[in-house]
Amino acid sequence: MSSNPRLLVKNAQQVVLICNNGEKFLTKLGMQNLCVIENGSVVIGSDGLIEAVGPAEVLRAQYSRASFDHVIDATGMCVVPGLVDAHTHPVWEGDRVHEFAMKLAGASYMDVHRAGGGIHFTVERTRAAAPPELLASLRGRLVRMQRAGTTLVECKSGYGLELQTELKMLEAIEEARRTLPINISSTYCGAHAVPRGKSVAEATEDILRVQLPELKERMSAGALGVDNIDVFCERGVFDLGSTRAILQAGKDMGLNINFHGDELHPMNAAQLGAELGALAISHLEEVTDEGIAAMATAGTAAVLLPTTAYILRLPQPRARDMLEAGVIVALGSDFNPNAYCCSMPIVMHLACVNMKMSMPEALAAATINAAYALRRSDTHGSLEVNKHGDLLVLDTPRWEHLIYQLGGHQELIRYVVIKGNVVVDNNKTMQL
Ligand SMILES: N=CN[C@@H](CCC(=O)O)C(=O)O
Ligand SMILES: [Zn+2]
Repeated sequence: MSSNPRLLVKNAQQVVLICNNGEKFLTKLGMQNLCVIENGSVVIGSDGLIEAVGPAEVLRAQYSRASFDHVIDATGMCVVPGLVDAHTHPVWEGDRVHEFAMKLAGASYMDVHRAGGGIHFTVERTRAAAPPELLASLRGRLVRMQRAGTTLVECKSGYGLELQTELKMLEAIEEARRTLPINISSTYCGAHAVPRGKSVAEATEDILRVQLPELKERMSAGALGVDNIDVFCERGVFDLGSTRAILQAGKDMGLNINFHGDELHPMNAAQLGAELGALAISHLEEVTDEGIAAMATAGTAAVLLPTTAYILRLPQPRARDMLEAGVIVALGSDFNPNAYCCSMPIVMHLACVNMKMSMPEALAAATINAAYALRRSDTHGSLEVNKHGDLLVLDTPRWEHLIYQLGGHQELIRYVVIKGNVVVDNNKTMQL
């Protein structure tokens, strides 16, 4: 194997580092003032980690005698870190295009859920699916996310709601993690809905006494790597008491708490998460001022999901209030059969237009802060020496075009690089 640096990306018009002092997250003004090098280069070593990043002429002198396995001439282009998608549900069978029509005609998310559709519809089909079928659709979705610039993605289970199917989903995620270049953070979400025929108490009991112990055993045996625990804390789904019990049990097993809260009704989920030391809470369309203050104090990230409010016509999450209070704001696509979106550039665009975030805030939220929400910001989320060499080369002289050009990412993203390997190369297509 060659010990040459794996990749040189040279002479980029802009290299957006995001930050350069080992920050684990950014808040307030830090999100406005991203670290950008004009006319810069990046070197990724044979171990896939960033070896050097800086002004092009400095790196040219420093590496004047080196040879590289691969060189990308980024003259006139921009380099940004690989995007981080902090919230997805990508393992399932059974799309819900018919429900999209119902929602367009006025049905609410909970109307559909109560009528036996929504998550329950997908649960039935996912329970019936064979593992290879589940893995194939998962792989297709992850490849699509990667083409849209995502290099680290959180993937949830949660369409089984009983042990065997939850394990089948987590195994599919594990197999994808082993065989695809995209980085994955795996989340057990057995409390995504109360299964048909069970009460909340019975479902909670099953998770605590059956599902989590089996998960723990497989994790200790090294058969399964799970990073996070999730619960859909919502009126008519899991109440505050059952949410607390499940999250605490997951935390006791060493999982990060990262859950759905305050989405459709104010539940005081943000306060509960802050009290339990949650790493992140998603949605928060209905969070209260007290919840925002508690999250800011606890360092709990808010994972905002602009596609949900957009598709369900919900009130927008109060991003500006959270940003001003110093909450660590991150973004996710919420890819699921309700919100079929694989593109973080579109998510950033929606965050800017509908949630009033600035473009630098949106990029920080989709890189370093999303990595923080997955406890990966020591290795991902910015272009700093010794972090993973995950980056995008954009065919534009200013990085903001990635957000500005709604749906234009297919044309803008020339290369997607993960650990110094080019995993998407649109250069050839562009020249046709
Ligand atoms: N709100 C709960 N879970 C998902 C939706 C899942 C589904 O509808 O299948 C979400 O984050 O939007
Ligand atoms: Zn979700």
